[in-house]
Amino acid sequence: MMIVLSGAIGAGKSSLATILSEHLGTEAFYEQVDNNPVLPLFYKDPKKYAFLLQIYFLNKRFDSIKKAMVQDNNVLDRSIYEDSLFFHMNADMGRATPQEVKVYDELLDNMMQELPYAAAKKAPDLLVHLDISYDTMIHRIEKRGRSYEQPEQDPTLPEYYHQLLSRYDGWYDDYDYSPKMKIDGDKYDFVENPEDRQKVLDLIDEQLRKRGTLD
Ligand SMILES: Nc1ncnc2c1ncn2[C@@H]1O[C@H](COP(=O)(O)OP(=O)(O)O)[C@@H](O)[C@H]1O
Ligand SMILES: Nc1nc2c(ncn2[C@H]2C[C@H](O)[C@@H](COP(=O)(O)O)O2)c(=O)[nH]1
Repeated sequence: MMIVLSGAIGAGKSSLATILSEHLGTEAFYEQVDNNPVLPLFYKDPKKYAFLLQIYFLNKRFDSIKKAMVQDNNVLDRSIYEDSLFFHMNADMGRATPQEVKVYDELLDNMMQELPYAAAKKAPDLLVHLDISYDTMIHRIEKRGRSYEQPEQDPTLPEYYHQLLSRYDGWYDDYDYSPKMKIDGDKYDFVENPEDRQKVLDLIDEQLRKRGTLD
């Protein structure tokens, strides 16, 4: 089966997906971001585009899962379960109607039942969660530089990011679809520092060995 990464915006999921898949000799599957036509529209007018963006991500995520599941230890850079976290948070902020939430939840449930792995196992092999503080999140968002995510573009974004991070704490604690582990994304600079990178890979290898998915 596969390894799924989770974490807030800028946590380092895409970076770790590349590093981990190279280490394991497998393939990484990335979220549709730079070529996502709905994402900039969502940041400009969240109320209008929250539902459309969610359907866009769900469709692409489903496609990635189907492709990723053909080989053991392929790496997905975000879990399908987090999409729901994002959407419910946006709905609670008044950006989606209860009817849209109902349609989304039922569609997600229906699609998950169609996945062969969901039917057999209902889960990835391991969820690796990247835990970051608010300051790290903002620093990374600035470092990466996607214009529509920058706090100075929109004064409501800091509150959006705070809420997202606080929801992630509860989300990780409640997550029980598969074995899980948390990496301290503030502490380990696995992008620039080779020693930190090796430590993070060792931590993940240890978990994979425990689960019998790494020799
Ligand atoms: N652990 C880390 N240490 C230092 N920089 C990081 C780390 N993780 C990510 N970055 C940097 O932060 C930015 C966002 O990382 P990215 O992998 O795109 O995050 P995500 O996919 O979770 O949104 C990038 O510029 C990346 O180089
Ligand atoms: N409203 C939603 N936004 C989402 C969802 N999944 C991702 N995103 C946004 C958040 C970022 O701006 C961007 C990419 O996320 P990264 O964490 O990979 O940087 O897309 C979602 O389900 N709903």
